[in-house]
Amino acid sequence: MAEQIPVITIDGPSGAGKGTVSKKIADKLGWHFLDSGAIYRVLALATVHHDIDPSDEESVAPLASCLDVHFKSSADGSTMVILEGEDVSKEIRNEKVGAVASKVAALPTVREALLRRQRAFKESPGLVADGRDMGTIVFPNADVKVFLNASAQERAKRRYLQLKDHDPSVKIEQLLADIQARDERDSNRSVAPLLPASDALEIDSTSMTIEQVVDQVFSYMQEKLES
Ligand SMILES: Nc1ncnc2c1ncn2[C@@H]1O[C@H](COP(=O)(O)OP(=O)(O)O)[C@@H](O)[C@H]1O
Ligand SMILES: Nc1ccn([C@@H]2O[C@H](COP(=O)(O)OP(=O)(O)O)[C@@H](O)[C@H]2O)c(=O)n1
Repeated sequence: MAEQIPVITIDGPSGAGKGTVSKKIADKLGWHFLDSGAIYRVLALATVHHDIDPSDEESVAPLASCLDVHFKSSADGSTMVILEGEDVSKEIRNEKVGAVASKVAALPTVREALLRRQRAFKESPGLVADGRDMGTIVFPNADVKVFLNASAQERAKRRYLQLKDHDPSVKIEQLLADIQARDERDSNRSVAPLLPASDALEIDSTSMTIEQVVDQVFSYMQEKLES
């Protein structure tokens, strides 16, 4: 019989805390971690490098199919993202790349081309997957599904605190506008829109600390995996 590998999906909008919470849960369990947004961000960067219009589906889909991306664990526990041999871990995190990512992510054949690559992260002893459509499309049979949200103002504030030391020019008003534009595009696209799976636990983290969210997800997970 095929081995049952447990999967936890954590979906939600930008800045809700998905990446932080998913990584902590994966570390706590010793499971694999899929940052699916990083794949869309790397593809976005590749379109910039190759001077491809991010809305030109016929050009972006082949790039997605043969995207030369690798994830490498660093000694400090972080993950290095390598595109065509170059470390792009920092470059992919800026808001401009995020905006292009949400444009390429709206193209149906691009999403299709990236499905297998994402599903390949499901390996023993288990996977925590972070994104927009982990519980709805990529791992619809996941054992535990969470949809993590927070108000747009709170998410913009978190992003601001995260970015301001690296980039003193960031403005919270601009980040809020960028986040709202991305939410709008991600929620209204025709394929795999940002929305909670019908069987997901919804958590509003606006007034919660990271530890409170991790504790709530962890207890929910234990309850689900035991039942
Ligand atoms: N509950 C929370 N309270 C305060 N800050 C948070 C919370 N969750 C996440 N953060 C911080 O917000 C920023 C964005 O979190 P991140 O995990 O990257 O969000 P996402 O993956 O959903 O875009 C990070 O700096 C993170 O430390
Ligand atoms: N599973 C996923 C993950 C990301 N994405 C897209 O990729 C963009 C960047 O994702 P991300 O998870 O890195 O973004 P943040 O939540 O970190 O801001 C999103 O705005 C989505 O458009 C997606 O469509 N599906």
